[in-house]
Amino acid sequence: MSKLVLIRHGQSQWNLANKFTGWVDVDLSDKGVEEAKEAGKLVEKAGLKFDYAFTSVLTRAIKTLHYVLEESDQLWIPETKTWRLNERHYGRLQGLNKKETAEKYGDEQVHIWRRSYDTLPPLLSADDEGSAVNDRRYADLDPNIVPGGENLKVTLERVMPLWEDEIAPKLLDGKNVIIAAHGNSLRALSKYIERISDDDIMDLEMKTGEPVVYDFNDKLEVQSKTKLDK
Ligand SMILES: O=C(O)[C@@H](CO)OP(=O)(O)O
Repeated sequence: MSKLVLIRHGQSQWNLANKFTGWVDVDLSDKGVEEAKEAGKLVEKAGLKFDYAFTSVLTRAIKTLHYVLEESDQLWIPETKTWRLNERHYGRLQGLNKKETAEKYGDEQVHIWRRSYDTLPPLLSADDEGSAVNDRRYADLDPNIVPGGENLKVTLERVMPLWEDEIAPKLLDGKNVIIAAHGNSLRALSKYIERISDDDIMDLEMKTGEPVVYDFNDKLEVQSKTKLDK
């Protein structure tokens, strides 16, 4: 009945540099731009037509959405940008190199920080440099809900109101939706949509720039899941 496409942004400058990114607003790399355009061509080839688009307030996801919509000639559709689709906030890990962090704290600790469902990273406080509290794009948010670090569980909790209030009603109304966001905000949403357990979600990875298409019936049950690739 309705279709939902999830797409993780194309490769970012910090994916390339192997750094924890989270809410830091880094741009796409040249390869990331190519991945996003390629995704748009796949969307065009598959004949996917969208009624609404959602993305985060981070450049890499916004640009990915726009490349996809431009390549598929639907840049005009209504879009919502919201912090609720931001990448999971990586706290004090943001900006650190993943390999160097593993050398310092051990592979197992870093794997837990990266993929455990409910372990928080070391937190940033509101007066730390780099806290999102001072970023103009979050000025309308209650400072108490601006995170200083999130696990996947908390990320899912802040994605859910958007799903319940804005996305699910559109899908139930037969509209097709595209969401361009981030590895972990999309893992959280996929966990909910596919009813994946807290343990199994550790193994789900989202590739950069790969559109994932869900078909729903009129009860919003998943009928199929397809990945678009070359
Ligand atoms: O650094 C990040 O913000 C994310 C996504 O690139 O990394 P990870 O895969 O470690 O969760």
